[in-house]
Amino acid sequence: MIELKDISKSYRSGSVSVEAIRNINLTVNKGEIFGIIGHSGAGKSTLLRCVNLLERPSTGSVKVGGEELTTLSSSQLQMQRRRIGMIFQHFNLLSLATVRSNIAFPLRLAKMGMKEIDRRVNELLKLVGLVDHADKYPSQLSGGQKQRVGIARALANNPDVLLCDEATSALDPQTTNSILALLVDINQKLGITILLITHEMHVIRSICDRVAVIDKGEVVESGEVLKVFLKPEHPVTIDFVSQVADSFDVTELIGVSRGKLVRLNYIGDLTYEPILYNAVKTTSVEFTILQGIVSRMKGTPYGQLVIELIGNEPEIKKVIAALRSEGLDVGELT
Ligand SMILES: Nc1ncnc2c1ncn2[C@@H]1O[C@H](COP(=O)(O)OP(=O)(O)OP(=O)(O)O)[C@@H](O)[C@H]1O
Repeated sequence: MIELKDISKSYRSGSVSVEAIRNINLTVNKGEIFGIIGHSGAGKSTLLRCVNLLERPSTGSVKVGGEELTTLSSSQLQMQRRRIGMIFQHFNLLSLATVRSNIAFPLRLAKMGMKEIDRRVNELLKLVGLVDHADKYPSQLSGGQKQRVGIARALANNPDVLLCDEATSALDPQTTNSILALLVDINQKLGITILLITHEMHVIRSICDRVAVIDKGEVVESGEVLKVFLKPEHPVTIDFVSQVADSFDVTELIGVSRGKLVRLNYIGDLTYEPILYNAVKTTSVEFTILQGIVSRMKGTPYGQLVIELIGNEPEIKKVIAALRSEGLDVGELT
């Protein structure tokens, strides 16, 4: 649905040129929720704004739904942009217009008839849960309600893609979760592809299918969220994963363990299988669980255990081989 090829963007600041993003290649599949995470100044907003050409990349190609956007005339681009909705951290609502008029705004721009606009706005109010607030002004709404207006407005023209620019960063944790749930609902009900940027791993973990980590204008790591979460490789990714409370720091354990420390990653149905028991039962190896989590991410079960294997070396090797042969990802920490 979105294909970015070799995108770079430089800004001129007086005589100095700042390269905000460099050689970015990114593909977002239809129906996917894709997250881009990075620290402040990493280039997230620039990258997101390149997708609908609010920023025009200095070099590279931007395809949305198979259509190359960088070569379109301004009127063609305007048409294509109707297929790409966008929501913002600070909502960007018209303060002098009611909720209803804010949502109707893009429909009026698209020259839809009054009756049809009314019908569509009512449908959108229902979708985002704002039926009772239709005639209020933005100043009379909470942050979460304002973002719901932003979402309804972004969906008005039935876009294929929704771009989310730090959409929950101005909201408290509970409201953040309700907006994230709404985004998942929209993704599932309407099949809209969502591309979001954030600096919070919680957002990625809660709703994204895949993630790209961006640092100093470059993608440094990308993949399925569960895999990146369980086995982050780049230091920036490790830093983000450690933001989430149940991530592990094993450095202290390494100093005090008596046996061999290993980290086991389970993904999918394996999580509920007695693999560890089966691997040790015919040996004299004992194990203790030092850290662990068994949970679900977007409906997929996963587990991560740090265990200590106590026994003789050949038998420990045998246990590790048995765990691997059952499909577990085994990291040898000592
Ligand atoms: N219009 C501009 N003119 C000059 N430099 C810019 C402009 N916009 C962004 N930059 C620079 O480009 C780099 C990337 O900025 P960008 O806003 O894309 O990062 P970000 O990851 O979205 O950061 P934040 O999370 O703080 O918004 C920064 O060094 C920023 O100073």
